[in-house]
Amino acid sequence: MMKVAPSLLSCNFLNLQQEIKRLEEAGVDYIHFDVMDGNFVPNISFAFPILNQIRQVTDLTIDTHLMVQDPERYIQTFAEAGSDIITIHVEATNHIHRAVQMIHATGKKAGVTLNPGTPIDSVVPLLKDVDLVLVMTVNPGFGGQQFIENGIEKIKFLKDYKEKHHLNYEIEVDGGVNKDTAKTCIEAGAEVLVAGSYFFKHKDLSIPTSVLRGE
Ligand SMILES: O=C(CO)[C@H](O)[C@H](O)COP(=O)(O)O
Ligand SMILES: [Fe+2]
Repeated sequence: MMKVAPSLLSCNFLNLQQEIKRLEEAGVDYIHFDVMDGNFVPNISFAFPILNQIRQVTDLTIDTHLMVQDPERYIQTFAEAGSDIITIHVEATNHIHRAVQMIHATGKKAGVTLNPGTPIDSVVPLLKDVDLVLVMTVNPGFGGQQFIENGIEKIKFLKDYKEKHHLNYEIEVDGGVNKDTAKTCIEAGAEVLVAGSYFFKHKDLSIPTSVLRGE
């Protein structure tokens, strides 16, 4: 069953609690929480205090996407603030394997992700140690960008590798996901779809939830 992870980047920040309630009512699987530091990516979003307050009002899985340079500095704080999954970029640290170990030491699930310009080989040494692999299909930093096709081959590789080696990581896709690109991602083997601008443009959030699940 496909999982749907709406990105809060595109929600109405003035009514955050109401937005979380709408997500729960729509039956989504994860809340995708995009953290941007103005260094690893050219944009700044939101961080701990907001995450912590969201944690107080929902039991939904919080899927934290850290677009942060040297994420080791913040793993503990994001774990304590209430993340369930912490995903870090292979490009953002010299010690990605150690950073994955640090996430697991907090008791949280660990994800790794890679930019469209980064070869899939960069995550292969980590695949037996992670709970999730996030394939970026936009250059991170902004919502509302166009889907970059080279992610499809990466998804296919991850699916084949997972089957061949009997591994358990989830394959997630993020960036430019809409009704049409979702289909291609699902066919390639994606299991979790992140969607921001496409998702929140609907008044009734159960519609994009069903569409993205392929129902
Ligand atoms: O990580 C991200 C951007 O860096 C966001 O999760 C992503 O862009 C979602 O927005 P959209 O669906 O509008 O592309
Ligand atoms: Fe994201």
